[in-house]
This record gives sequence, C-alpha cells and structure tokens, in this order.
Amino acid sequence: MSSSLRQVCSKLSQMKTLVVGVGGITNGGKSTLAKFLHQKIHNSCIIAQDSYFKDDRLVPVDRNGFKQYDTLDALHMDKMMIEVYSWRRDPHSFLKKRGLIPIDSSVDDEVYVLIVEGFLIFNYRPLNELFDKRYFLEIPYEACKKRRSSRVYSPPDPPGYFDGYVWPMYLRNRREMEEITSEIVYLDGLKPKEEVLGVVYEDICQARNRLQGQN
Ligand SMILES: Nc1ncnc2c1ncn2[C@@H]1O[C@H](COP(=O)(O)OP(=O)(O)O)[C@@H](O)[C@H]1O
Ligand SMILES: NC(=O)c1ccc[n+]([C@@H]2O[C@H](COP(=O)(O)O)[C@@H](O)[C@H]2O)c1
Repeated sequence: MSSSLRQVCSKLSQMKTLVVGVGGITNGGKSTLAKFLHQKIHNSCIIAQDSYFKDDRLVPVDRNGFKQYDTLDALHMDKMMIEVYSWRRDPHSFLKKRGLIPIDSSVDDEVYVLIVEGFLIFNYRPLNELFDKRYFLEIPYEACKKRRSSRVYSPPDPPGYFDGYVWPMYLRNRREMEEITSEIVYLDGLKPKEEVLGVVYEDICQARNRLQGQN
C-alpha cells in the first residue's frame, strides 16, 4: 500500500461516528428535532426519509381507493441506503461535498454525527441496525389529526385519508417496529419544543463525549 493511501485509511479509521435515528408518528415533530440537532451539533448532517418517496404514479391504491404512501414500498429505500453508506464510508468527504464544512478542511477529532429522520426508519432492518441512538416521537390521535390537517402534502390528503388510512397504518407500522427493535427512547411530542429538543441534545452530547473519550 502506498504511504498516501495508508495515510487516508488511517484518517478514516480515526474518525469517530454516531448514527442517530429520529423516528415517530407523522407530524410528531421529527424534522423540527432533526433540524435543531443539526444546527447545534458540529460535523452533523441530516438524511431525511421524506426525500425518498416514489413518484405518485408508482404508488398503488388500496381497496378503499387510498394511495398507499405509508409503507416502505412507497419509498426508494435502496437510494436512501446509498446515501447512508456513502456517509459511513467517509463522513468528512460527505460533509464537504454537500458544502457543510469548508472544502479545504482536514479531518478533525470531533465525532461525526449522522441524523436520520423519518416515519419508517426503524421498520427497515438494514437501516435500523445501524443506529447508535433511537428516538421516537409520539403524540395522541387527536393532536396528530389536527397537526396533519394543517399540512399540505404532494399530493394533498384526500377526504377521510387520516382515519381511513394514515392512523390505521401508524398503528400497524408501530407494532411491526416494536417487533424488530427494543432500544428506543420514546418522546412526548406534546411537550414544549424546547424541552423535547433539550433532552435529546443533552443525551446525544453525553454519547458523543463518551466516544470522544475513547481511544
Ligand atoms: N413539541 C411541539 N409542540 C408543538 N408543536 C410542535 C412540536 N414539535 C413540532 N411541532 C409542530 O408540529 C408540526 C409538525 O412538525 P414536524 O417537525 O414537521 O413533524 P414531522 O417531521 O414529524 O412530520 C409543525 O407545525 C411543528 O411546528
Ligand atoms: N412527500 C410525499 O411525497 C408524500 C406524499 C403523500 C403523503 N405523504 C405522507 O408523508 C407522511 C410521512 O411524512 P411525515 O412523517 O413528515 O408526515 C406519510 O404519512 C405519508 O402519508 C408524503
């Protein structure tokens, strides 16, 4: 192996990484929390599951005529995993390519933090097994229905979609998630934002400090 290649390999192996999952119910506050963490944590970035929805023409309807958006089949999980693996291979270059750190910066000792955000991130086994920390935001039926009614998706929710499709799918997906994973920190998404964000931030800082202290 050439000495420059050896140097690169050594730098990569020195990089300490933390993969944080921010999952939860629709409108539970996932993207609010993920954005806050990204703003506060140096060397962090977000990969959001929402960016991987398939084109509407590829999403089938169920027997009630509702578009089946709330399943893993509605998402390009293969493409999402390519992004995640790309970060894992070399987080420093990943951040540089996305303009999140200066192009001429060199690898530093700080932990690189990947924040993966989405409503079905813990249901997809190849992704779920990569998390060091898992957070799940939950809010009750009424609050969820209210928040969802003021959000406009593309395509927008048709009449009856929440009760006829979104809520039953939430219950089903949550059951499936709990069958495959147990190490989840549940968060009450009705609590004031500052409180929810503060608790998670402190928890991640502790995990990061522990990692940083390891040689
Ligand atoms: N703790 C909270 N208390 C009250 N409203 C919140 C809280 N967290 C998020 N929200 C609001 O709920 C809506 C959905 O939040 P968002 O972060 O987009 O949810 P998600 O990404 O889970 O769908 C937004 O209007 C947001 O401002
Ligand atoms: N982004 C899209 O293309 C799209 C389209 C239709 C519905 N949705 C909805 O997005 C929800 C998941 O995202 P949130 O957790 O951000 O609400 C799902 O409940 C799904 O019904 C998204």
